[in-house]
Order: sequence, then C-alpha cells, then structure tokens
Amino acid sequence: MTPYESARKYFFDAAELMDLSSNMQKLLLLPERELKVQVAFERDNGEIATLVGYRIQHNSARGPMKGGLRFHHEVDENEVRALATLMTWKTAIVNIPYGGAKGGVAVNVADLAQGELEALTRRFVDEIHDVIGPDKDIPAPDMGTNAQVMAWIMNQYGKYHGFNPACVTGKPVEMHGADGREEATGRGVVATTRALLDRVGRPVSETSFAIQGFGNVGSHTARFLQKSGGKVCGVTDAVGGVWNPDGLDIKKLVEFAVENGTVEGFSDAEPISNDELLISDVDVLIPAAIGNVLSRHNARDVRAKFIVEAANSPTTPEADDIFHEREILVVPDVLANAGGVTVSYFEWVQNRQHFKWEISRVRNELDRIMIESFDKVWSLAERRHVPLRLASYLLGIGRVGRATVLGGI
Ligand SMILES: NC(=O)C1=CN([C@@H]2O[C@H](COP(=O)(O)OP(=O)(O)OC[C@H]3O[C@@H](n4cnc5c(N)ncnc54)[C@H](O)[C@@H]3O)[C@@H](O)[C@H]2O)C=CC1
Ligand SMILES: O=C(O)CCC(=O)C(=O)O
Repeated sequence: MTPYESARKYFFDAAELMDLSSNMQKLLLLPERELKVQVAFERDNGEIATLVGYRIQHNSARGPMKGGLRFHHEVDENEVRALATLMTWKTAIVNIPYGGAKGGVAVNVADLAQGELEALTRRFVDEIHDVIGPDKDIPAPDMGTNAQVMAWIMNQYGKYHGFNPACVTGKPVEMHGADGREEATGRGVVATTRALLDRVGRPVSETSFAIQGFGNVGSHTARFLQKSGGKVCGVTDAVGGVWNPDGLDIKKLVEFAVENGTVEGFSDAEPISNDELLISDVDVLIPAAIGNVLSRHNARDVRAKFIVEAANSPTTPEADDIFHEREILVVPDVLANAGGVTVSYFEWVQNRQHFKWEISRVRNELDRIMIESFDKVWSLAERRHVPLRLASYLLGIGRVGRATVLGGI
C-alpha cells in the first residue's frame, strides 16, 4: 500500500462509522491544492542540480493550513499528499485553529554542503511564496529540515512580502522562534506515553523503551523518557543502532551522536540493527524516523505491548490490524506526535502578538493540550469500542466536518 492509500484507508474506516455521506467524504479527502515545482540551483562544483519540490494543501476548513517541510530522498507526491492529509486530522485532534498541509523536496541532504542547502531552500521559497503565508499556509520543520532552514524560509519570504516571522514556525529562538519548539514533538510524545501508562497502571520507572530514529524527535523523546525515570534500552538511526538492557545513558548518547553523526559505535552498548530493534524485548516501541517500518512482515514478531507513533505513518494498515488482534495498544501519529505542531501554533501566536512566552508557559500549555487530547481520544475509544487510531480519526474528522458544515463551501 502506498502512503496515501494507507491514509485513505484510515479515513474511510472512520467515515463509515460516522455515516459520512459520499459527497462529504470526497469534500474532506480531496486536497484543496497540489503544487509541484522545479527546484534548480547551482552546486558548489558549478553544475546545476534540478530537483522536484511539493507543497500540498489538504484542507483549510478550520484555519490556515499548517505542516512541515521534508527534505528526504524518498519524498514524492504520494507521500506528501498522505502527510498533508494527516496534518488536517492532527490539528483538529489537538483543537488548534489550523488546517493541514505538507511540503517536501526529493533530495539527500547529506549530499549537500550548507551553502547548497541554503540555495535549494531559497529557490524552493521562490517557487511557493505566493501560496504560503501567515494566514494561508505556514511551513515548519520535518525530516531533513531544521531551525536554520526555517530562518532562510522566513528571510526569503520577506523579500517578496515584507518582514513577517509568522510565515513559518520552528525558527531559531534568536530569529523569532519559540523557546521549546525544538523539543516539543519529543516532549509531546512523552506526555502521551505517560498518559497511556497511567491509564494502564504501569509506572514509567518500571517500563523499558526502544526508539527508532535519533534526530529531533527521537533524541528529545529519549531525553524526556529518561528524565521521567524510563529505561531506554535501544536506539537506532539510518546508520545503525545501540542496545543496552540496563538502559542507555541518553545525555552521553546525544553528545556522541552530535559528534559522530550517528549513534553507532557508542560505548557501553551492543550493536543492534533497525530490524532487530523493532522486534526487541521492550515494553514500549517508539518509531521516530521514516514511514511504513511496521508492516505485515514484522508485526507478528513485535514484542512490545505498546507502540507510540512518534514518526508519521510508521504502521501500515495490515500491521495495525495485526496489532489490534494481538492486543498491542497503538497511540497513533496524529495524536502522539502532535506536540510539534502545537508549539508551532504557540510560536505563531507569539509572532503575531509580538510577545514572547516563557519556556515554562510553553511547556505547561503543551502538556495540558497533549493530556487533554489523549484523554478525549481514550474516552471516545472506550465509548465506541474502537482502537485509539480510529477514535482519533473520529474526533479529528468530526471537527473538520462540523467546521465545513458551519462555514459552508
Ligand atoms: N520535527 C518535528 O517537529 C516532527 C516530526 N515528525 C515526524 O517524526 C519523524 C522524525 O522526524 P525528525 O526527528 O524531525 O527528523 P530528523 O531528520 O531530525 O531525524 C530523522 C532520524 O531518523 C533516522 N532515519 C532516517 N532514515 C532512517 C531509516 N531508514 N531507518 C532508521 N532510521 C532512519 C535518521 O538517521 C535520524 O536519526 C518523521 O516521521 C517526521 O515526519 C512528526 C511531527 C513533528
Ligand atoms: O510544526 C508544524 O507545523 C508541523 C509539524 C509536522 O509536520 C507534523 O506534525 O508532522
């Protein structure tokens, strides 16, 4: 199944339960706009690189569209469309006043020098600046992009439309960014993980974790888990992985990864592959890297009792069914990783009000929204006797549907 087929499948499961008319289903599912652009820039060796970029705006019924920008070699139209759709449900589930969008460029960032990355980013903004903006569509970081890339976006957008930091979020704190945005997705993952463990009566201090991906989301998730008393036994990234059944020292692992560009080779640990990590003997598995890593090929071998989806679309629908049958609880991406977009919202609010929040306010509001959203989804799942993913979709699609009916077309 392609990423968009999976996204459609999850949507249709909920739409059927909601008795949504076929006209409404079509209205809610079809993206409002899909932009595919050429991104050409000069490389340091004088050659011209010609890449393909996308910005897909799925739905604006609840507000300006919002979603990250992914620089990764596997980016294509299908994947960006799927991720844009997820953003619409995600912003609705945490009830922030946005719709959903996503963007991407098919590129291997590791192949680019810093100046080339800047040239590519600016050229991409040249191609999409007319369709983005603080009241239209607000990009943010995703895989392969970071605060520096967001700073270039803000600067390049300003050349066309004047200074307006609210046109993009996830910026450096010295450049109108919000304190706490960088850690936000990981912090939100841990808030939902704790809420889940509370519900099932399991102390975090007696729980073991494995995390796939040690970039922005994976590393902050690991850090907050360890701070909460959890034992992070395994971590992998695109290069390799490390395993210690007694728990890895996350502070040292972060330092090692920053220095070496990977967790592989960290001392005080055994090597572990990505395939092994996904079926390792832990209580909670947290995929925090790419999509479709949990599929019918490995779902029956997964030993964790809980899966918290920090990554977008890590689980195929076939694997999701297997987890349901095996009574493995899955906290879905649209809920678990919504902390990033939530603090992006706080950044946008601060930019618009020209008023900076203290980090404590950002963290408190984030934790409150994540826990309230989790509780709402949990109660709905209990009431309707459905898994957490379906309950999340019922909540998100319901809110987008009501806004569509109230606002009209
Ligand atoms: N950055 C954010 O605020 C948000 C990110 N997400 C999702 O979280 C996931 C990770 O995003 P970031 O941490 O921002 O990206 P990142 O670029 O900072 O880090 C990605 C990590 O995944 C690893 N990775 C890449 N390919 C891999 C592979 N084939 N196997 C194993 N590991 C691999 C990389 O080595 C790196 O450690 C993505 O699915 C993204 O869509 C979701 C919500 C917000
Ligand atoms: O912070 C944002 O606006 C979007 C983050 C994102 O792309 C995601 O939640 O998948």
